Amino acid sequence: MTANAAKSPKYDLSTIGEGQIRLTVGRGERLMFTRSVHMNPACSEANVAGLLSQLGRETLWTSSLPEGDLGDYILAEYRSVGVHMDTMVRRPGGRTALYFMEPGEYPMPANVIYDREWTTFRATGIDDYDWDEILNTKVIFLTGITAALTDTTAEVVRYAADEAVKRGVEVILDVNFRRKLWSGEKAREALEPIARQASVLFCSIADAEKVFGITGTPEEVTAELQNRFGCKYVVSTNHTEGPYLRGREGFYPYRTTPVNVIDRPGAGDSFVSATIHGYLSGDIREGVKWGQYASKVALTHKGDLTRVRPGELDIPLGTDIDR
Ligand SMILES: O=C(O)C(=O)C[C@H](O)[C@H](O)COP(=O)(O)O
Repeated sequence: MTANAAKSPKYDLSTIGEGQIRLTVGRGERLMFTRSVHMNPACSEANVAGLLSQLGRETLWTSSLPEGDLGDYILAEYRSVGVHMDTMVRRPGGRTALYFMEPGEYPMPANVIYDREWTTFRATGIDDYDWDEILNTKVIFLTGITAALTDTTAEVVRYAADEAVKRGVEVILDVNFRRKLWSGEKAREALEPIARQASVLFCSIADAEKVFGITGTPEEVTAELQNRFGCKYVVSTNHTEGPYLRGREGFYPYRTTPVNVIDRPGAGDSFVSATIHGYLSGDIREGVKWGQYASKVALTHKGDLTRVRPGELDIPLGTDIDR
């Protein structure tokens, strides 16, 4: 190696987002009258890092959490699957974000109630984070959830994307629109500039309409997203149909089959995570298949983080997972 050979980045993927605790009522129970809840750690971005780490990638998750048991509870979950946390901010005060969930069963819809005001994460801004370490990565993964929380967290996401581009780090954006956190209009304002910087954009067909006002067939919607933002790839889902991949080389629809849902949260993140694994391996078309498989695995066990044994998702390239 020559003295000035370029050093490869420390992480494959780095991400930033609010660690939370999910409190889920039992099947058939209403939150208003329940006497017990099931607790598990949660965070969209950490879920993505957590599965990637189980797939053998080096990942870094940054958040800001209060000192004490609740923050430790969240960190222990993601640390247990090998996510690096060297840039984690801990503060003596502030709240831990919570979300309550009634899982719902047809015809009752699932219901999520966020309790994430006044949290430590919301009070943390650009200057509190170690950007040299955070951006020592091949890709930075950002989501609309973090941008939705406050103007300050939106600034953090914007800064992460701008700095990444300046330093030659790829940006991957998951729109992940949460109507309980912000409006489509605000989401569009905050996310459009980041989508323009993204090499891979994850945006469901529903979110394309709610956030960017784009409608049509999946082929048309993904084409419009790609034309508008110039991303290398657009990856889209449409409830139980799809997924769809749009690259400069073409449009690829995938076929999917239903699974028995045990616990829904985290399935989207697993899809994104395993798709990114494919992208980082140089084959996003296979990655989408891995994503489909990972999200099925996610749906069939409890918890926001998808846990797999080593090798369980090691599907050889070219395998038809829907066989
Ligand atoms: O909603 C939020 O703010 C969270 O970060 C909590 C959850 O861990 C993810 O939302 C799960 O996301 P899906 O994989 O799309 O089900």
